[in-house]
Amino acid sequence: MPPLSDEPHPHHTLRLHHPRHFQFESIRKVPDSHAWPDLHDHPSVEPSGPDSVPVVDLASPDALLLVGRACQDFGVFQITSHGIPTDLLDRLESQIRRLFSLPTHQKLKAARSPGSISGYGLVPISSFFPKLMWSEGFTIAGSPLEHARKLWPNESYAEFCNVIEEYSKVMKKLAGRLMHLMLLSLGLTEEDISWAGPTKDSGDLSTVMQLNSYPACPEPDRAVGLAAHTDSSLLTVLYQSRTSGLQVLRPDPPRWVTVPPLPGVLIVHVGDLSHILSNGRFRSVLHRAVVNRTHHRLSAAYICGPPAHVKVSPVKKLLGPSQGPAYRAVTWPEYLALKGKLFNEALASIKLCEEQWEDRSN
Ligand SMILES: C=C1C[C@]23C[C@@]1(O)CC[C@H]2[C@@]12CCC[C@@](C)(C(=O)O1)[C@H]2[C@@H]3C(=O)O
Ligand SMILES: O=C(O)CCC(=O)C(=O)O
Ligand SMILES: [Fe+2]
Repeated sequence: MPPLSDEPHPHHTLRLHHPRHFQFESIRKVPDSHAWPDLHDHPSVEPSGPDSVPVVDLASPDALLLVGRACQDFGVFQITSHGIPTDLLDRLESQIRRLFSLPTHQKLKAARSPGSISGYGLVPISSFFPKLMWSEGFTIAGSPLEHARKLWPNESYAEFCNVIEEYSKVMKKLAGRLMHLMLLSLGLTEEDISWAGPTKDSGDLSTVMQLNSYPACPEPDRAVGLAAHTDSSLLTVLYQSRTSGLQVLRPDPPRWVTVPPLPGVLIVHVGDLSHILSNGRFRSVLHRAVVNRTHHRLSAAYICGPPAHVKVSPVKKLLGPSQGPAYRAVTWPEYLALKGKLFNEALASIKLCEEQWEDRSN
């Protein structure tokens, strides 16, 4: 572990000159290490009409219907009347900004160590790509205290921890409410999925927070903030700062549709585990973050999965008389390990063929 001091650790001083940890702010041209050749595989389109990611007012009587429809057709939706105070979102954003504004040598004191989930660094999927992304990330699993203490040597880590903890608390409730709505929209109740019922006060859901920073980029057409991926979660609730960057892939013909930031609006992604649980009725959607020439963009993903020991499999009630489960059962940790090995092929790797249906249904 690096010493708890303001001085750069010798090892980290070296890494400052490595392209993995360069200071984005001082760069005038995208270096080869960060230049992606195939970013324009599909056109990018601004949202309009049926391409716009649905906005659901959670207080509306139609919320259930609209959430169900969005999970099936888009795999993503935006929410209003979610109950998260604007002032808390502002405080969260300023703490994320404060974190990423620290000098690199300081951030590296809280670097994610090999094999662990939490800490500062490249997004975990970086290892699948020959090129580096135009971003920095900070993952928080459990209490933020251990890492925050390394980032801010004096008492000022408390501000960061308090906001993260306050946000996690309200987001856990919201995530439970969203999960409940998603299940209800499939015609499922607590009896079908005991761990996801609202009476559990969402206390059982496992959660992780991913904070993302996308510095302004001198050549935004040559770099990517976060490469195309689906989330492994049941659902992910995303907060994005005022700068556009999130895009979701829409099919037929394939096109990247921007999800522009709307004040006070949060975005919900259907994750792979909900895709599995719903036997493919809900779709986990491919999404990515592009970068911007002038604006630094921030986002915070509240990633929600089932309790670690729970095997997630297609719910029996959703299977027709002649239709078996399309996926085998997996726990979240098992699925994350598959994702860590196979990346975007993880979901396909647990797909069952018809001959495997009988003995696998739960
Ligand atoms: C629980 C997790 C999901 C995640 C990998 C992680 O261990 C922590 C970070 C998550 C994240 C956020 C950015 C995109 C993503 C694909 C990645 O590389 O790290 C997701 C992972 C995921 O959903 O599989
Ligand atoms: O920054 C964004 O808009 C996307 C972030 C994201 O997809 C993630 O953290 O999983
Ligand atoms: Fe994501």
